[in-house]
Amino acid sequence: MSRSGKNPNERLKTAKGRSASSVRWLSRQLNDPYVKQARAEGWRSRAAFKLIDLDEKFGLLRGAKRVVDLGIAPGGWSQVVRKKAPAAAVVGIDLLPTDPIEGVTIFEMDFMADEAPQALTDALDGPPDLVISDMAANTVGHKQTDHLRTMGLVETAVDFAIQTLAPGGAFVAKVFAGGTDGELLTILKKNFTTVKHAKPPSSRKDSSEWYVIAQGFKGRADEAAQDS
Ligand SMILES: C[S@@+](CC[C@H](N)C(=O)[O-])C[C@H]1O[C@@H](n2cnc3c(N)ncnc32)[C@H](O)[C@@H]1O
Repeated sequence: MSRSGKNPNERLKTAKGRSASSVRWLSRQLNDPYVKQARAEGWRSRAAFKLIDLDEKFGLLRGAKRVVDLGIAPGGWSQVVRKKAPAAAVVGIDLLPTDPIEGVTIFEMDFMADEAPQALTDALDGPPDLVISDMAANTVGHKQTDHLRTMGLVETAVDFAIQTLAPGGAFVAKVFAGGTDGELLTILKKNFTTVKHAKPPSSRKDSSEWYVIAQGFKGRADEAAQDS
């Protein structure tokens, strides 16, 4: 072991033929304890620990019956859902292929496609009580464009959650740069009893990602009108 506590064999010895950013990424992966732990415990992604952390703090998966996983690939979050809430029906969607997970219906589809919301809700036998989104737009390197594209995904995920969640349900989404934009936050606060932001310990310190956690869905206005 070196004085830094890292195994020197796991350091990259040569950068030949690799760009500086890919060397940095690979080096970070090889030295990341969460990557090692994910591999050892059979999670498909280190992201699994973020949902584990968020669940420990907010009790999201306790009693969950129907869960929608937006941006499911490679499947770490859905694995966590199935482990912590084995009775839950899960449906997920991603642009990328995801290897099958027992008990999970998976769509390889753009969540922004018109037919996506219907496909997701049709796969469940009732309204979801939890919608989780770890979606992130592929970055193009132009800061403003990247921010807008990711916010577009979050906004659509919020709309979907508000249209589909069962009363009392919860919504979790990855957001960037410290939190949710003003207008989106107003919508969330109007529709949920509590809205909080958290950065799980497993989220990389140098990443600007945060998560918004909205719990206690108040129900759709049209439903409330029907009930009265
Ligand atoms: C950080 S990864 C999700 C990791 C996942 N939570 C896990 O634990 O394995 C983000 C995913 O969002 C997906 N994504 C981005 N935009 C999307 C879109 N418009 N529709 C569906 N998936 C999308 C990406 O393809 C990527 O797989």
